[in-house]
Amino acid sequence: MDELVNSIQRFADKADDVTRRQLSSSLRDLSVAFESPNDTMHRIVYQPIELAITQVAVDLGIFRLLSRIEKPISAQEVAGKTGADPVLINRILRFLASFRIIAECGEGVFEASHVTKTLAEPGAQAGVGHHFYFFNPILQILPKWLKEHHYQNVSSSFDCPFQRGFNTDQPLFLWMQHQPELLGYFVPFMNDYHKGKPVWTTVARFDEQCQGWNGERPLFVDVGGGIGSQCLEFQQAAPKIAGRVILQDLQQTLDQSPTHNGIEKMTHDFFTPQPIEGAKYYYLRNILHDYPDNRCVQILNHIMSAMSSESIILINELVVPQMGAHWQATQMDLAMMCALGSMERTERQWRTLLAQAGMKITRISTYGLFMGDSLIEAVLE
Ligand SMILES: C[S@@+](CC[C@H](N)C(=O)[O-])C[C@H]1O[C@@H](n2cnc3c(N)ncnc32)[C@H](O)[C@@H]1O
Repeated sequence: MDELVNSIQRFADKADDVTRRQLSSSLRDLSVAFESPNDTMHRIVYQPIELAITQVAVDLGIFRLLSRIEKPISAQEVAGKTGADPVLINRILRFLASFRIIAECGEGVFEASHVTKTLAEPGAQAGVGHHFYFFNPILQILPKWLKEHHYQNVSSSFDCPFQRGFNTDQPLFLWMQHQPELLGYFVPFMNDYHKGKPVWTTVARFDEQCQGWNGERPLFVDVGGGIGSQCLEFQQAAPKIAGRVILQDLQQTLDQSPTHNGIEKMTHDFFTPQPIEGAKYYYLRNILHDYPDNRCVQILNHIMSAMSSESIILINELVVPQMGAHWQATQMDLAMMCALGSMERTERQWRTLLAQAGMKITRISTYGLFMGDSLIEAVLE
């Protein structure tokens, strides 16, 4: 068996990213196929413990500690550095090692693995906090909520499990603007979420579409752009095209954004008329997947009123295949449903939505093959 495992490892070492992901998916299928009933129960019912213990390890600084030191460290030493009970620390480290979150290299001795190093990064730690503190309360009430709603699809931003979980009647993003701790998890997590993933600018057609563009005019408006990573990505991909680059978001989010050269920050609520008229690009990444169709139409209509015949809307979102969707895409779809009453869309659903708004899709370029990350280009009908 060792030989078999080694040969898979050698194959994976030489494989490109797409092949490695396909291999990982096949190994996952195999692993489930080999499960005993008991294994199945353990995999599913004890799942919440993994996130909770990961949060504890973040709180104790265990991932950073293990990633910083060059050699293995004993549970006793970890206890000394964190101030926690050595017996408790040993149990936590043993758990993390058994889930391959850290590596066990001897009795009571541990070191960082590549997973540990990922979890030592601030964005990943924010992601752990976001899911533990924000998603857990919502998931707790999901089954009851769906039962009470007679298992109807969730499609309202104002009435989804999130509102019940946090005892509010506001939609998520407005509510979160006044939750500094949760916003402090969400913003860096969002910013980090796309790290290492394929990049949308590789399929964009800036040179072709911007020929003769007057540099005095707005070039790129990032609507609900967060802290500006996408404006930066645009600037890097199109350094020679002149024009204003504008980052729009709600004030509390912009407050978390550093100042960047050549990027104008503008407070703007995308449910109100778009103040920048006639820009070449209006870019939306992970905005429309936050809303059900009727609210997306409102967002799009506000942008459309500001567009000229030369303007293009760039929508950077998942296009979920009709069949065989990746588990990370389906996970995201249901997360969107619980928190926002929204969804990840298939190509058919995107076409229906944009037609409803009065827009024409001119191109869909899928650049992230496994989850279906795509750039949708649309213009006025
Ligand atoms: C899922 S995040 C996406 C951020 C950014 N587009 C990205 O891809 O990194 C959604 C963003 O929409 C912003 N947002 C939510 N409601 C908004 C509104 N009504 N007007 C403007 N921005 C809003 C949030 O502050 C957040 O930055």
